[in-house]
Amino acid sequence: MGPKRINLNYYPKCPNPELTVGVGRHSDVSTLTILLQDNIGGLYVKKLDSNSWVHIPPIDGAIVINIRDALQIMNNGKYKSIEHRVMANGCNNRISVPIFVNPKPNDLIGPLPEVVKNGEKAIYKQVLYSDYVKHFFRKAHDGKVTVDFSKIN
Ligand SMILES: O=C(O)CCC(=O)C(=O)O
Ligand SMILES: [Fe+2]
Repeated sequence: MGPKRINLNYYPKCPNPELTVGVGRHSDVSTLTILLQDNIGGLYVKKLDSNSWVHIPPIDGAIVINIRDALQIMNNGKYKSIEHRVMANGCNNRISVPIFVNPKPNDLIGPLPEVVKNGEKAIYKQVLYSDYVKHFFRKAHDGKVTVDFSKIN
């Protein structure tokens, strides 16, 4: 396991939540994200291959663990990172604490040899993790397009 990064997210209540976003749709660059959220709610994940969003209700004492882009690339797309967003709330402030578990910046990430050893075609190339992260932060949140940076064309 490489470096961990912790964010402390504070979403102030917003009188017109329909006019704004909390966090735009994106997937995280990490391997796994471990998320603690308070009891307010507002986190949505996108169903794979559909345009519908599912609310992830806070459960007292529970954490949310999600597969992220680096893990999707390492397992050659078998387990997909999840696109998610946060909706602003009209009545309550919200706090969340994601812990991002990352590869090391100098690690090359790509399909693991164990995954492609039986002749499976690699759909991702090896990229330097720090380049992947730079690519993510160069642009606004845009769903899952970051992962295409690693795709073999
Ligand atoms: O606030 C949340 O529940 C998720 C925040 C998030 O997606 C992020 O910090 O990457
Ligand atoms: Fe996120």
